Amino acid sequence: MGKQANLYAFPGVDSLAVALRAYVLACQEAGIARHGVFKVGVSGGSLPKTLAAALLADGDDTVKWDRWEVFFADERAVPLDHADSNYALLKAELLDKLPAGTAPPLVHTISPEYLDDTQELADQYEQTLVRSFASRDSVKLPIFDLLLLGCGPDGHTCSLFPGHELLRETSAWVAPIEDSPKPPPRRITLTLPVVRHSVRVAFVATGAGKQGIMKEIFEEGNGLPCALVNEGTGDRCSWFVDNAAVEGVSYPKRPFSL
Ligand SMILES: O=C1O[C@H](COP(=O)(O)O)[C@@H](O)[C@H](O)[C@H]1O
Repeated sequence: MGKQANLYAFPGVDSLAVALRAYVLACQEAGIARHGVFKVGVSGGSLPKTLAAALLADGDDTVKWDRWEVFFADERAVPLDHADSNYALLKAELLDKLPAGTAPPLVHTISPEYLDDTQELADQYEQTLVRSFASRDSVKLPIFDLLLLGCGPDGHTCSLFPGHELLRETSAWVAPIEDSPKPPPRRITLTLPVVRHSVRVAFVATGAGKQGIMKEIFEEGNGLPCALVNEGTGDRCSWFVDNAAVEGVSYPKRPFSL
């Protein structure tokens, strides 16, 4: 059997955050060593809060914010200051809380002028990736240094939902969705090939509410989007979870190490 996703379980969010910080900073250093910047994609949902707990903590190690290029793994087709915006959430939870005087990261938001047309919104965001990751003629797929993803209680990740036709997308980097089962219905998302091509993928899932879906993802797979990411990334994929989320899940939990 090929290499499998790493499952790291912690007693609570505090210990999870310590490990997540070490992991993100290792990815940051690898990205900077490779190309001078750290290209990271982030989800919305519960992730930004945990990420803030990890990255805003004091530490001897350094978050080099001015070397970060932040992208969105998915985004809702709403204005940037809307309550449903993943950017607004990341801003409120993390970006607005960076210590005073911090040189900020470069954050690539969607272009709000295309909100009426999700295909155009997705195409424009894809062009943002093309500009950042070099010309699409020479790069088959963008290669993120790290994607930080959430896992919905139905096994969705980004805005890739179970059984949705978008899971069969093979050519677009960014795709529109008009019928997201979770509101709001209109969104854009990185596609599965892009997610699977990332150097590293880290999922964060906490709370007993995720237990059922964690069992299904790790024991059966069932074609769930999160399971498809696991299958396509092997040990480049790491899950940071709390014990409550994986109680009763039959899958080897590894002690965390870099
Ligand atoms: O709608 C979304 O949900 C997922 C999962 O959210 P969570 O609250 O269960 O962590 C999130 O990863 C995605 O970015 C968001 O648009």
